[in-house]
Amino acid sequence: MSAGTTSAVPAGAATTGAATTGAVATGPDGSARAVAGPAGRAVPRVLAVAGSDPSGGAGIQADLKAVAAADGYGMTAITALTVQNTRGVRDVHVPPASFLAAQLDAVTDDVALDAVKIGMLGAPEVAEVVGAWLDSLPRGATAERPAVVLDPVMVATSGHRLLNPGGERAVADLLRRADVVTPNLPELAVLLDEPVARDWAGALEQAARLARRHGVLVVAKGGHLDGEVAPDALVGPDGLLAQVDGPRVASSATHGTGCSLSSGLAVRYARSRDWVAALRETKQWLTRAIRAGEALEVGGGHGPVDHLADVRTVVAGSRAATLPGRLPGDVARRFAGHDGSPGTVPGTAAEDGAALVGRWWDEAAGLRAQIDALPFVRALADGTLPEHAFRYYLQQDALYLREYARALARAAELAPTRAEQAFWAGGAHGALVTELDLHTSWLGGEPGGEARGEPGGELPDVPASPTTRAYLDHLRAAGSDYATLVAAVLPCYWIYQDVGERLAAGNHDAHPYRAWLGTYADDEFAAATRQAVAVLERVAADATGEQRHRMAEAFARACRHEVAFFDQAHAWGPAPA
Ligand SMILES: Nc1ncnc2c1ncn2[C@@H]1O[C@H](COP(=O)(O)OP(=O)(O)O)[C@@H](O)[C@H]1O
Ligand SMILES: Cc1ncc(COP(=O)(O)OP(=O)(O)O)c(N)n1
Repeated sequence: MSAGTTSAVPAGAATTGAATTGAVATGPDGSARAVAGPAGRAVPRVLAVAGSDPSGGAGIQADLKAVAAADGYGMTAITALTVQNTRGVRDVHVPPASFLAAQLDAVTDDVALDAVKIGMLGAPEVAEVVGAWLDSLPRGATAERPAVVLDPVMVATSGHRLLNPGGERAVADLLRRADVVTPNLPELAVLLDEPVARDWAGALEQAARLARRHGVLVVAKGGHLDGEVAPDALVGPDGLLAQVDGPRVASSATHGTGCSLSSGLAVRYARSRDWVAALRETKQWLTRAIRAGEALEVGGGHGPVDHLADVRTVVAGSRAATLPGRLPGDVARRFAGHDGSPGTVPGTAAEDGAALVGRWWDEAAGLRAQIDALPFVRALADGTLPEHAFRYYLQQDALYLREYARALARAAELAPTRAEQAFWAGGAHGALVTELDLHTSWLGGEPGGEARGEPGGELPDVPASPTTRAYLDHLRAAGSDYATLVAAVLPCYWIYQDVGERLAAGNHDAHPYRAWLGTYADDEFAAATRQAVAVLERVAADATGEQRHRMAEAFARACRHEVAFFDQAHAWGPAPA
């Protein structure tokens, strides 16, 4: 087998993880293996070829969850059935390899694949079927060829074999057909027939040797080492391409981390066509998922990671806002009929509008207190917020503002009076120009110092997070009902102004975010917020009982989204390498 080579990897990529677009590793069959290339599908179609774990933490169950968490469409071809739980593997059953071949054919006959993740194979004959199937796929770096990520599963952390003796050779034979292989340290050693690496430097050397030998990109994983940092790295035949560090989380919820990493990587690569970016994003997501895993309370051994931790924050917010008990309570009681249907509202219009909106605000007091207590807000207040978390917040806020401006423009379109139309149109313009300029100029400069970037710059080239998207979905769902829309857009004004007031009050000359906190003390924004509240009161006063019910819900939900939005940067994990 001829050794692969890399070319065009820019200097510095190894340590920064940046700017690897265009880099290519060449496989032994001469096919190009792009480190980065043109972007792929928004929702990649990903097939996991792996074994089943009935306890749901590893295997195809983990793969499907990891694919869903990365916003892909997941499919499975099942290689083996295990009898296992979080404490260990009790038994393994490998169905006839011909049955796997039939599954692979059924999927491939019908569905175009953007990526394939291969996990537990169980037996040499199964690996051979997978090899033959991979050979039948289109070759070369064509749009039709799915990216192939191979996780060479051999032994579970519990020590139980997940590959029959003799299967190692067959798995090694798949390496040349994969784009990326993700062995843990014992698997890396088996594939090289060497002792297990005892430190990170040794792991990187072994990964480079494996990459050279098989002309494949290797993800070296530091999960089995000790220390405060759990590093991963993308390694090519010429050595390190990029290292992605993350904190080592002290947790028992690490069952299935290897399966989850490889599946998440496959989806993100299929979308971005950039292995370094895909590894960085997957690692950050996995760190959050490990952190959240123990709270699931699944099993008494090594529990699963919480693949859907990011989504859960948002879903919990939405669910809480729709539960009658968690709705602004008086609102729900006052305006709902005995059967729970919206009723009619007594009282004079003008007074009721202000009282109603005041009540909604009071009912959200708990959420506002939650925002004040968030690690992100506390760290921004006392100046200990890491710069990458602040940048992340700014990026997501910029993406949010662009769409928020559309919601305000829609409110302008629906406004019944010229005054309200002008107010919302002005708000849309302010969000799109003044606010976004502020963000793009800060993103171009040093968050701790002064804004230095170019105003009028483009939006950050990062995807909107699930949290940001969920908030924007909520604004879109308010649709064409003016009353609901006004209630949905209001918390962004009001809560931002409210939190900002306290942040600005704690500002001082030596504060590292002094200049940014200064922007919160803006009289004009405070005046705009008062005006927006007055519009909401006016609309609430004129609304029917049913509309008020919807408004209360839209307002409460938006408040929940505000909490999740402020929280997301802090939960976003380690600084990019
Ligand atoms: N305690 C931990 N904290 C943070 N990341 C971890 C931890 N344990 C494993 N990981 C990460 O999980 C992924 C899988 O790593 P590893 O445990 O080495 O593989 P496997 O699950 O295949 O044995 C890697 O990204 C690794 O860095
Ligand atoms: C069915 C199945 N496939 C793979 C594994 C191994 O999972 P992995 O993420 O590599 O690591 P551990 O869960 O063993 O730590 C499995 N257990 N079951």
